[in-house]
Amino acid sequence: MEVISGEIQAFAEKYTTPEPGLLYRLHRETYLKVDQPHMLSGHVQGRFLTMVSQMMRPRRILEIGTYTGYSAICLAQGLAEDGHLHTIDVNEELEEMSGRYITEAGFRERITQHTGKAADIIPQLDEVFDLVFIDADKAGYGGYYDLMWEKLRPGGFMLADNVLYHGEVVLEETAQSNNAKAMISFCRKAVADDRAETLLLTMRDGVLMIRKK
Ligand SMILES: C[S@@+](CC[C@H](N)C(=O)[O-])C[C@H]1O[C@@H](n2cnc3c(N)ncnc32)[C@H](O)[C@@H]1O
Repeated sequence: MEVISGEIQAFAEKYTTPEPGLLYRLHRETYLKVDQPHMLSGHVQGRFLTMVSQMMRPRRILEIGTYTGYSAICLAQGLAEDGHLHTIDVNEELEEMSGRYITEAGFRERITQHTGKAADIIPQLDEVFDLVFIDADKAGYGGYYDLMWEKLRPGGFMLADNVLYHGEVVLEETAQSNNAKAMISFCRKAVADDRAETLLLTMRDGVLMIRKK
């Protein structure tokens, strides 16, 4: 089930700044060559990530789930002058392609790519983060929230992608996949946390914005 109708999506794209050429090519190459290309953030969500980053001007960003590098490049476009983005992915086969576009986008020195399981890599990151984008295995979101909480500065944000899980979150429980159930339990966890404020955006597949008070 599509959360947003095709017509509304086309309207949103029409009134959103066009996808930059490099990201358009990355988008195309992902659809031509890589498994599960629908995982890529895409035009509107990509511009949203850039705009959030430009509003915050973060010094440190963590992304969990690099895939082909699309969202990492979008987020890096708003980094502060001395800012740096860390991105993690378990799939080493994607490293060459994401790295090639990161270099072409001019972010080779400002984006560090980590290959491995996020749960193993996060504890090794000795940084205080302003912005975290969670976009990896759905069953892992709750654990990433806990692991990242102490590393997120007060007033910092976490954005979690796919929280509507293709609309499955509102189906009968028997019709929900395990990933949809994981998204529901993640949203419950965040909204029940009195250290946090949450906002669920019904953009694309749903993005939960979480602010650390
Ligand atoms: C939805 S895609 C990320 C899309 C990307 N953020 C974008 O918008 O273009 C999810 C990625 O998470 C990675 N992943 C899955 N489980 C992971 C784990 N335990 N640790 C790190 N990465 C993981 C997958 O290999 C996949 O590339």
